[in-house]
Amino acid sequence: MSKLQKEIRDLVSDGRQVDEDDLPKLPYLKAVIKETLRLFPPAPLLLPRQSMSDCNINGYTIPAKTLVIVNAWAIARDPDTWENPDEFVPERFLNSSIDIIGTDFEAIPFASGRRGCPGIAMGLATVELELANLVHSFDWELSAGMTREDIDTEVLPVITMHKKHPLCLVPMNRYVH
Ligand code: HEM
Repeated sequence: MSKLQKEIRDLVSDGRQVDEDDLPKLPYLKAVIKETLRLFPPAPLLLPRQSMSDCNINGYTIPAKTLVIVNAWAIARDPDTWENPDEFVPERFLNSSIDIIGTDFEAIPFASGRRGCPGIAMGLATVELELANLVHSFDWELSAGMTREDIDTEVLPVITMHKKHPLCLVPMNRYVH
């Protein structure tokens, strides 16, 4: 959090908010969001497909009209691809050629190909802008009596990913306390 806050506050002066023109100059912010979408793709199984004809992939025969489900969650945590795959390490995306926009199959939170998400640019810009401003304007504290060890990242196993237990944080006005 402090590293992200420093990047944003060093770039954006106190008197204004983060705007779209700032986003290309915030590589760590982008890395944090990529790492979050790697670990927690909002649609972990993407949308189901149906094979159009018989095919063979890695020795597995898949007949025509088979329902195919792509496990994007498992792909993005594959230990053959990612070092310490279950750890949150945004730095892995700095100076990396791997992106999450469907061009690299190591992590595909927006899926890939013709039916991949058409809202990637809007989705990423929205999340980047909102997160950047929340981190720029506030310091964030855990609610009373809570420690870092109490934070849990368990999710509910449904079509779209939701936290099982909400995370309750306290926004502190950075100029007051
Ligand atoms: C962080 C934000 C978002 C994520 C992670 C996301 C992820 C996805 C995923 C995984 C799919 C399924 C693609 C597939 O299985 O091939 C999808 C489909 C889709 N998304 Fe997004 N999405 C996001 C934001 C948006 C936004 C902002 C829009 C529109 C403004 C949008 C519009 C769509 C549409 C229309 C489809 C269906 C595409 C089709 O079936 O051809 N998404 N999205």
